[in-house]
Amino acid sequence: MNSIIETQGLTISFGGHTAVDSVSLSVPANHFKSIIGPNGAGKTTFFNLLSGQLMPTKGEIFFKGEKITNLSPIERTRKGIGRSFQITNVFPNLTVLENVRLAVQSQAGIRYQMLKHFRKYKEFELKAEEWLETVLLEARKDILAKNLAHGEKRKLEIAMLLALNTEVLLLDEPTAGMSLEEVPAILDVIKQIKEKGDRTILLIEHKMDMILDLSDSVMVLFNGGLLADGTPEEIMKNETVQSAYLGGHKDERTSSST
Ligand SMILES: Nc1ncnc2c1ncn2[C@@H]1O[C@H](COP(=O)(O)OP(=O)(O)OP(=O)(O)O)[C@@H](O)[C@H]1O
Repeated sequence: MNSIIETQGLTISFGGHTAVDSVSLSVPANHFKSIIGPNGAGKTTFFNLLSGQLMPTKGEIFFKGEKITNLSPIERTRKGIGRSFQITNVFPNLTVLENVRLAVQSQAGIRYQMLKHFRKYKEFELKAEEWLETVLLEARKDILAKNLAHGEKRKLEIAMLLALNTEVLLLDEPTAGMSLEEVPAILDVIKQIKEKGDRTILLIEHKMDMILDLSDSVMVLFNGGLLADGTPEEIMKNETVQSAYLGGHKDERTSSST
């Protein structure tokens, strides 16, 4: 398969505990893959391995066939793997627009001092406004980031990720901690990105109903291992998945630390 992201036997252990256990998978370009699994299954750790925040104990990661296992997070972002910004990466005392402008600027690889050049500054700002429109946050562009509602902060994180313009987007529970009213807007944003068809999206999400609709495929992690990987229909029908995850192990978490 012509994969954009591939892992071979990806494993990480913390002390005696194997959080991600020999996970091998291959994700084609422009594919939408969701990752599900109970709390502690290893989903976020798997993302940390893909984005370079953690180094595997064993195994390899490839991007477009090139081994990237030993690259730093920044090097991986430059190659084309973007991870959604955590709230801690957002500058609370800058406006929403300024935060996205900085992400645009970082994608352009231009140093902060260059902002003195007014025309460039304006270009970055216009681009940032476009991303804010995409995530339906343009009306809040002049608000300080710290004054955004939780759901709006998640939208800001997505705008900042999009501004990096990477081919692969790693989205870790973008709707976590949101009120029910806020979820549809985020889903719309993700649908729009998917419909454009030029990004590969890996999405960790607890809301099963949401991901079944959006996903080309779903992989299930359980105790760090890859329990199943298939179309949403296959996963829903899979008896092992049902008994291990959909059955008695239902995840009741409503918010996330991500
Ligand atoms: N840095 C670390 N040091 C020690 N143990 C860790 C570390 N990171 C993760 N773990 C452990 O690895 C396991 C997997 O955690 P992880 O956060 O990846 O699960 P998850 O599937 O994302 O869960 P959740 O749905 O709750 O976010 C857990 O048992 C966790 O305690």
